[in-house]
Amino acid sequence: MNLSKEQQQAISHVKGPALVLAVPGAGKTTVLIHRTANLILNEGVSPQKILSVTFSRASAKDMKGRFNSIYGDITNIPVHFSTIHSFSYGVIREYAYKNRKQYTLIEDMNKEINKVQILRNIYLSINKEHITEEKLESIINSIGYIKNMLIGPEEYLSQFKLDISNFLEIFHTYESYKKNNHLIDFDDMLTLALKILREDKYLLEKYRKKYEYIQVDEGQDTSKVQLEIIKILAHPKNNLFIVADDDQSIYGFRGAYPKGLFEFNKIYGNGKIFFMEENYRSSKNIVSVSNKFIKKNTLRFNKNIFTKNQYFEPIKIVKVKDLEEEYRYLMEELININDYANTAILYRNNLSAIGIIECLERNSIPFYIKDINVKFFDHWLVQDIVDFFQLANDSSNIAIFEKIYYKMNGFISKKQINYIKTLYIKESVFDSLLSIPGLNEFYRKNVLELKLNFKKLSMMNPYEGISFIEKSLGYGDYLKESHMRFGYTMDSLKTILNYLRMIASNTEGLKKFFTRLKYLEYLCNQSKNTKEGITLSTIHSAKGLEFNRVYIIDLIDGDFPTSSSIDAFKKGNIGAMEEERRLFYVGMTRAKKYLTLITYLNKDSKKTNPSRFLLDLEAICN
Ligand SMILES: Nc1ncnc2c1ncn2[C@@H]1O[C@H](COP(=O)(O)OP(=O)(O)OP(=O)(O)O)[C@@H](O)[C@H]1O
Repeated sequence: MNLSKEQQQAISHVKGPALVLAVPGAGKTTVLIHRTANLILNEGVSPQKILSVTFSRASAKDMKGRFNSIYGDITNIPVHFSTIHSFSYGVIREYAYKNRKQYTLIEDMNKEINKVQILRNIYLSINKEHITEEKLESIINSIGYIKNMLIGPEEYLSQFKLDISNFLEIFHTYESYKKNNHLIDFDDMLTLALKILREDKYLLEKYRKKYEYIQVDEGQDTSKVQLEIIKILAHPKNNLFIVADDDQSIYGFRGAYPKGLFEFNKIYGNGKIFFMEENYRSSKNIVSVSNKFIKKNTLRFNKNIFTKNQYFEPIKIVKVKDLEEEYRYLMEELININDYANTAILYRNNLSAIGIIECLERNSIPFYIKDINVKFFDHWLVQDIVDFFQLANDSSNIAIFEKIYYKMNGFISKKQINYIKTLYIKESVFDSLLSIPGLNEFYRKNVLELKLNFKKLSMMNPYEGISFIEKSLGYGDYLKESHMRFGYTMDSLKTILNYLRMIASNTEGLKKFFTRLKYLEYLCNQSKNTKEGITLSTIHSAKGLEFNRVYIIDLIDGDFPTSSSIDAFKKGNIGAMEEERRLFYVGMTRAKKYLTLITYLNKDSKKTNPSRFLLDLEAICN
């Protein structure tokens, strides 16, 4: 590889602060690897003196792998790339040992005391209801933001509209609980490490001596607390080397603070800024269109991405009738491709993986899922549908009936359930209900109708059955009434139902349907071991990766950009919309040669609007 003049200049930078501002595919990772080697091999710096901070454990591993593949044969340098969290944890452990304190990490979900469980309990005790997955995620992100931005919860609430009742109380209860029990989570690792470094002069000096050179990858997604840790550690020599692309900052919701980069000159007056604007990854078409696309953002360093790579296939924008056609289109494309390992299907929302997995498996196309936390198979809605079918199959199953009786037509009360539980009769729960003394005509009619409907359901195939549960058994009405309470939009619940229907449409009989669900769940969990498959990933998790061929799917306005960013934009708040555009840009710039962007025009028999980003791209391309 012939390194460019700009790359070489950055690589040869040794002492003092430097910021490398680069475009996607400019070789930021490449530069970090070569600079590390330059420091060690040419400048005589001991590898132990270099702290290289990466964004995630995966990128630390990737970076180490890339370093070894270039320099591993030449020398046995024990280079160390770590995340800022693992560095911070090291500081905390040392401090704890020195001061005979103990901090227990609560991020391990398999342990009895873990962050999620603690938050669930606190939410339940304060709000007297169980928390939904969405709300839980929202609380976790909000706490993360507060800690990463070094602000208080009150300030957070004054900046953001948060749909969580009693958030302040939840926040403070969580903090006290951790404090009283000497527990910390990932966010505390950072705030606590900063506090220790600020207060313990001995440890600070020790770490300053230990790491004379600090390198930071993905600087755009570094949060305020992380920047402070790095700042205090690097002082006063400030041998600090940050590589970043502010246009790829996509973790604002979690407290990423790209503005910190804009303050680089203010903090480090003698700092050097290197620009790397040449893209080595993508075809000329992809580079020039992406460049025009991102220029619509206003909160950015102005950079001009260019490439010497050849023109290749134009970017394809595909508009199909509906989701089914999107899958048909994709499968027809993929079936003719042989380099699966160099192909990726990217999406905005985790849930998009479900339909694709179903199709890929049916077509025997191997795949690898980057994000394994697809919250579908254990979603309560999926469980409800399974319960309805199980009750239809065995109408004497009172335990299941008790789980879902209030999610269907019939006005059955808890009191009635309690009564029939005392009967100990192994007969249909509906017959038991009918035997309640004094049951009036209205209830009798309702129960008889339910009994009949469950009988009908027991004779249906799963595909018909799902719609029957939704429409004739009243489950759809239940969802309409309760979705807000559970923190879901009706649209997202319908999406889950549609994926279930899609899986059901390919299976005959209930048993096969259940087996299919279990099998797909198993495949999702196993797919991380697939080496030669197509990569399925959210765009967030595809950061830093590259593929010959990229498909970005489900490009619907309201999904991507999200409806909340659209609402904020309408009210004049452009931040969230600009982050969505950056995310789209990250997705586009993963492609080397082929980039296909797909939208569909109908969803649940309603018209959809293609993502506004596609309209921008059409205007750019024409
Ligand atoms: N001077 C060069 N000549 C040829 N190829 C290069 C050069 N520099 C980097 N590359 C290649 O360009 C691609 C992108 O490099 P790299 O992944 O380091 O970029 P990046 O800036 O980290 O990208 P991104 O921020 O988009 O993830 C890689 O395939 C890399 O091997």
